[in-house]
Amino acid sequence: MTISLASQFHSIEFEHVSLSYGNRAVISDLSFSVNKGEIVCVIGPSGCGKTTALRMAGGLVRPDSGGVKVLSQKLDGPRRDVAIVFQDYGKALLPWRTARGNVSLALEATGVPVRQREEQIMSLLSKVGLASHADRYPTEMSGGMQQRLQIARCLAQKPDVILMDEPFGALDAMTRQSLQDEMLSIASETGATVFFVTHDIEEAIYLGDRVIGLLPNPGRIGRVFDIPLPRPRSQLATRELPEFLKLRRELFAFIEKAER
Ligand SMILES: Nc1ncnc2c1ncn2[C@@H]1O[C@H](COP(=O)(O)OP(=O)(O)OP(=O)(O)O)[C@@H](O)[C@H]1O
Repeated sequence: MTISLASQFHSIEFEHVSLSYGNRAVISDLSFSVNKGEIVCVIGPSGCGKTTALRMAGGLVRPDSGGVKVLSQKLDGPRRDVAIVFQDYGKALLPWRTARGNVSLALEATGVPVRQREEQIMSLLSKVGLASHADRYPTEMSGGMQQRLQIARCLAQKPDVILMDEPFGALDAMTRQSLQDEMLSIASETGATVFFVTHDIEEAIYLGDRVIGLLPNPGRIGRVFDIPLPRPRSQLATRELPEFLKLRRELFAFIEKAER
């Protein structure tokens, strides 16, 4: 297999990807790459193909033409080193398993021996602030806690790439901000590449190294925004920076135009 020099630095590569459902073009000639360890957010009007692009990166949807590579390999289905966090944590978690049991499932799937599981479960639950809730069932937890649990379960896969589809969209503003910060510290600790779909302009700027703005009908790249804001980011200080406010205006104008 030949691996180009450029692709050694990329975790995700879309090369001229197109997809139609019936005779409706949903994605057209989409090309971009996400560097290793980078956080790239995707934003765009409803129906522009954000979720479809994320599902393609997860090997859940195949393009009609063009190719998707993950970690320099052509994708032909889901991979263990690529984890997906969905918005709908209620459906993603198993209600008959406790927090411990839900995380354990991912370890069982990767063949971690029973003796090592407990230690890893507790370490993952601690990472997302749920150590004292290990024996609770998902229905006994708040939305924010359930989403933390889904993130812990995703981390159990030790993913190189984390795909997040509006993971905090259903949460209240305070919980959302605290999970954004947890996600940033996990990404910096693990070095994972993050591909993050959101409707929220400020969330995209706050989290991203770059923001890809998609245009609809069919889904294609409108503009890529570099986000040169310093890290670590802070909910108060970062959001008050003149550069943050400038980017917010630019992204707002982009979305407003894209929706017309
Ligand atoms: N399985 C499918 N069959 C037919 N059409 C589909 C299917 N999945 C998605 N679509 C259509 O493809 C387009 C893109 O959908 P997608 O969910 O990727 O958009 P999105 O940008 O994530 O939207 P939203 O912001 O509303 O979540 C939409 O018009 C949607 O109706």
